[in-house]
Amino acid sequence: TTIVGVVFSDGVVLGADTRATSGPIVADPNCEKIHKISDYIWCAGAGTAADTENTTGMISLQLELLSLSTGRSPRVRTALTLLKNFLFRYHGYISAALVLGGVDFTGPHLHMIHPHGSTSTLPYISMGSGSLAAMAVLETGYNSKMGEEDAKSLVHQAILSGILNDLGSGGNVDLCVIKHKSMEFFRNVDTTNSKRKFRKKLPYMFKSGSTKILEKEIEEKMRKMEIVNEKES
Ligand SMILES: C#CCCCC(=O)N[C@@H](Cc1ccccc1)C(=O)N[C@@H](CC(C)C)B(O)O
Repeated sequence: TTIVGVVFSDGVVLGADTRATSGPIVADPNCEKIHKISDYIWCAGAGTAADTENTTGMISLQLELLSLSTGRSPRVRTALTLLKNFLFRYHGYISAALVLGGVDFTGPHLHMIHPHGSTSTLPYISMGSGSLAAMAVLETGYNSKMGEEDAKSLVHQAILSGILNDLGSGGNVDLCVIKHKSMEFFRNVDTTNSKRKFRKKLPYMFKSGSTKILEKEIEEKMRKMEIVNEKES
């Protein structure tokens, strides 16, 4: 996984690739790694898919209950505290590495949460197996006075770097732009670079008989088994 977050003048941009792996196998070439915590708080996750999905889902519900009882819209830092305390309780056994971003009445916020429950608040963040490829792009291109378009394209480039250089990352680029009382989710914003150019529907038409059937061997074994059974009975 390659997931990133960037703070810009009016808000936060989150980005993610869409590859889920199971060892050397691509389990899902187009999964969603950016989860909704609340309308203007979103969270990208790396690590075990089940853990990131369920951890963010649970905190989202807790935050909704809190909003309903307080009558206030949720704060990013509340989500951060709920996530870190939950993960700390499980001492890293829940492998959810999260990039939490959002805008509340105090402004834009971006945090990272490690599976063990430690957190950092930063202007730009990358996590997952492609985080080094992505961080190289962020360190080169980030500046604190970026506008929305610059931030979007920086995040896009950082995710592309992970897709191209990290085998644990791939598929497409997903983006999420959060500003005051506004959120735009771009699913598969760019499939040209990541779509495999050589992938063609090859006509796998083999004429029957092209695969040798080892009936003889199976018959041989069956015959031997029958003899053994007859002897036993
Ligand atoms: C099979 C299947 C479905 C996905 C399994 C599954 O969680 N894959 C993990 C890697 C992993 C982790 C622990 C045990 C095995 C395999 C994975 O792809 N994580 C990506 C993010 C999630 C949200 C998709 B990324 O961090 O690389």
